Amino acid sequence: MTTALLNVRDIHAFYGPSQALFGMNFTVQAGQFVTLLGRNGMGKSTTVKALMGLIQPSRGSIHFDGNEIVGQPSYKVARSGLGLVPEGRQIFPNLSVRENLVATAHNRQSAASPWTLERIYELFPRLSERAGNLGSNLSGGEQQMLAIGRALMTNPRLLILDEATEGLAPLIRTEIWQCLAGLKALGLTIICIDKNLSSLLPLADQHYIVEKGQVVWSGNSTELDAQRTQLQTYLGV
Ligand SMILES: Nc1ncnc2c1ncn2[C@@H]1O[C@H](COP(=O)(O)OP(=O)(O)OP(=O)(O)O)[C@@H](O)[C@H]1O
Repeated sequence: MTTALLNVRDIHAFYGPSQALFGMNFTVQAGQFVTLLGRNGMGKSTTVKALMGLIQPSRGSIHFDGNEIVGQPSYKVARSGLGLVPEGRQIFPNLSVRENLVATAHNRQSAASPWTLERIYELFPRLSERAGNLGSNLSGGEQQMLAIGRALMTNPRLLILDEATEGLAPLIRTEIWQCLAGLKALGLTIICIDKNLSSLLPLADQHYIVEKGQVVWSGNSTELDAQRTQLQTYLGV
């Protein structure tokens, strides 16, 4: 049996006295497109923060490529190959598009075909047109393209998107989904959080539904589609 690229086991996490995760368990195989689904406030973003070392779980383990990453600072987690497109994008407002892309770029895993500015501009020609513009002058859609480009420039082996298309105009959403389909086709492993099931179903290999800080259902897209009505309460969409 092959080892999963990511193995999350029994993660518990708190914000002060308030518990947000109650034993999160899921795995991601290399090359898979995996979703975390569920209503607002159920623990998806907290799971992402735990993966990235932005909060420290009180219990449990997270193995990435066989190595324990719980307890590691977030910069080390990022260097080990996890790339985040955070909720709210969090691009650097006072840096230009180009500066945003190169600010955190690295290839510590020595990827054979590393991402370059040119490749990012090919993926999102709009970023090329805006290369000299400040982050703060971009539309929401352009900011999301930039956040994806910035994460790719760290040459991640696992790309995590928290709210991939939230609040974006329909045309831009389509562009983001096309981009993610292209990244999947390149073999990139992806965890995607989004509410747009109809866009996720054709892309995803595996879904995990999160309810009150734990996974309550998992399955592939055919299974999710077949049980959509029964799962409605959990999905909240
Ligand atoms: N910084 C924080 N301080 C205290 N509680 C928090 C904090 N962030 C999240 N929580 C709480 O932790 C729980 C899980 O929230 P989380 O943001 O992980 O959910 P989510 O599934 O990602 O939802 P959303 O789609 O709204 O981001 C919620 O009860 C939330 O109120």
